[in-house]
Amino acid sequence: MQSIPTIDISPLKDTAHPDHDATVQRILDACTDIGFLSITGTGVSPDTVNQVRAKTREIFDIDEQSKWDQAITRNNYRGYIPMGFFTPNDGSGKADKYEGYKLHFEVSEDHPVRDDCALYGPNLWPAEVPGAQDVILEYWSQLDHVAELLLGALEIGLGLTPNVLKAAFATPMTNMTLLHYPPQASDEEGFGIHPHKDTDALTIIAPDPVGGLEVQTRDGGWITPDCPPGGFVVNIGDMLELWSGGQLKSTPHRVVNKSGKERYSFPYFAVPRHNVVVEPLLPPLPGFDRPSVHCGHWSAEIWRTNWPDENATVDTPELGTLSS
Ligand SMILES: O=C(O)CCC(=O)C(=O)O
Ligand SMILES: [Fe+2]
Repeated sequence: MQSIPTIDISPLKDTAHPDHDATVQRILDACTDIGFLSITGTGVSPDTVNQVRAKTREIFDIDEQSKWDQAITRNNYRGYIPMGFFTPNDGSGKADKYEGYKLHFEVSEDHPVRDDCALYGPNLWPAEVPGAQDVILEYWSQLDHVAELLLGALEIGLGLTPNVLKAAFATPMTNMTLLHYPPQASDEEGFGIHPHKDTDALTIIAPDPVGGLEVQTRDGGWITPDCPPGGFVVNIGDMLELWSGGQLKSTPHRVVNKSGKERYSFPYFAVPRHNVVVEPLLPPLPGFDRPSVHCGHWSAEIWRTNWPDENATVDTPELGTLSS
């Protein structure tokens, strides 16, 4: 596949729909080939997306000092990620040109899951942007439904036991990053986000009309997803690749913002519950040989090794790297 297909997923809502099975097949084909698809017919309104975009812009417009006061720490990977805070782990040294605001699955301070996994908890919601929490959590819950439809389609398409994927997403470690990419000069080197694979199960993004997301094809070229207004770009992450024994593809992608405009993005990363162990549910493809991944441990390691002075150990899962 040298292009990213656009698929209307509305037939998935009714298994008796005449286009249901063909839609499942198209999704499966996209996920086993290029690993990316654009979707329409989600039921998420453009108005909802516009509200999230507006709140995201407002959050990055908060004054610098106050943003730094809300910065992520080693003990709480929630809140502001300053521009250039992390350099890519690939040794290139050039920091990505974005600032972020990290959100994890929202539970109250006294939720029992926090006894089992410290990564759950309330988010930092900036006091300067009233309404951000309501708008973003509403969007989040709508995307939970979209993710469930897609996971259900993949269960059918791959011939898996019904619900085996969906059940892994009760009290999940699903998270979001709000992102702001300033424009890069036309001759500027470096990336908004360097080429990487996503480490989650699947990612859903409402593309910014200014563009900038690029996806690697199997022959090494880079293409831009063609996503109609109101649609979303979806990609398979390393966890679904692992679950499927390598059939579904986690594909490298990057952001370069040469639009001359500010770019805002707010990816939704679907990650299973902390105690789920992801391992192939199907016979792995020849040459696909990866250890199982414990979601809580994996997530803790991802956040920990983002700090430049923290090193991977033998227990750190090999996910998200371009070599895996
Ligand atoms: O901003 C985008 O469009 C993509 C962001 C991305 O790839 C990521 O955060 O993993
Ligand atoms: Fe990504």
